Amino acid sequence: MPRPDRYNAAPARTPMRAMDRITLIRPDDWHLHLRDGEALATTVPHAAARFGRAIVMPNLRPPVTTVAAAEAYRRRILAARPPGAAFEPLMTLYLTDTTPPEEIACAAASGLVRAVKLYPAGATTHAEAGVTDPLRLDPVLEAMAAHDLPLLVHGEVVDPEVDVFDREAVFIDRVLGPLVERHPRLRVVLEHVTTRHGVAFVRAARPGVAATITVHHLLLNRNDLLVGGIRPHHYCLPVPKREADRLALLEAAVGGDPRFFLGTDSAPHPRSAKESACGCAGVYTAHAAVELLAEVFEAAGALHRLEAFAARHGAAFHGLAPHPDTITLVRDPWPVPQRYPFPDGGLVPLRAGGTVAWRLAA
Ligand SMILES: NC(=O)N[C@@H](CC(=O)O)C(=O)O
Ligand SMILES: [Zn+2]
Ligand SMILES: [Zn+2]
Repeated sequence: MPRPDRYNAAPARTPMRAMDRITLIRPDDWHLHLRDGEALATTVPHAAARFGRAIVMPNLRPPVTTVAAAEAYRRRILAARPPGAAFEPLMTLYLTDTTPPEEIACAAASGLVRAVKLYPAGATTHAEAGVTDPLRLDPVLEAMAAHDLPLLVHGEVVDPEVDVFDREAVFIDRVLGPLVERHPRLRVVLEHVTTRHGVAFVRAARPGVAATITVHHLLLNRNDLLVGGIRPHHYCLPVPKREADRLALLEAAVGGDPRFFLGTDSAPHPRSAKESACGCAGVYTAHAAVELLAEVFEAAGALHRLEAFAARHGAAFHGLAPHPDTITLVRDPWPVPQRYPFPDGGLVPLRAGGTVAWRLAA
């Protein structure tokens, strides 16, 4: 039976005279998983083709908990850049229960580590080493505020009593709201916001609080994950929510509010780990992130806001100038491959086997 396909086919071209070519400041990705080793041969070229800079998440095994480990990881990423690519990885530290405040000072002094990531222990992929009690982090958060190093938060509680669809909202009420008030100078990003509640929290918060929004959470709701059969390649954390939540994210993304910016959370897993009785969380979008985002913005009648969301707001929050380069997208539909090379059996990208309406001009 045909499905209404906002996620596996490009929308039909509008009969009105539409723009066929857009040039914008080269976007940045403020939340990206590149993984390590052989995976970098696929993930780094995809990111580097579209993005000027990216916040690289530290949830490797073992996690990137020290500045020395972040610098070594950065060198491996740079070694995987295609010739001529200027892509700049902005590194992060993985907070644990025992991160010493001195490591924060060292991170700030490095200039290469740009932020610190809080994973509640067990909340998501490779979060086993994460934080068990955010209250005990206060000395480290003080150090971050003092050095103006932002805190990036995976905002979900892990309490088994809490329904998986409520975990972001409960985290905001129990943990994030109080944390933001206890540390009034700390800059905080609610990563991959997925709910109306999260959008409202950021809008009402003090200055210095922002959120990233992913491309897949703008495209998918929970029906796209669960109706007509379970779709493991749409499974990620936080799990996609109701249509009303997707619409709240869309309104935040296209609305021009600088507290909301692009963080793709492109998170590759081998096909075998996704198509499994206990599948991993993560959607891979780095192969077409800006192109898919252009579809989303165009469908919302907001292509003129794409540059602000993808290339201006995040840089401003992170204290950087917009990227000096530009990219051009052309309306020229292209087929998405079924697989990309990846260790352990290849990687299935979002919209595998479908088409994307916009193409990145060479
Ligand atoms: N988002 C996901 O579903 N997965 C991410 C982890 C994360 O960002 O929570 C991953 O590293 O696979
Ligand atoms: Zn996360
Ligand atoms: Zn992530």
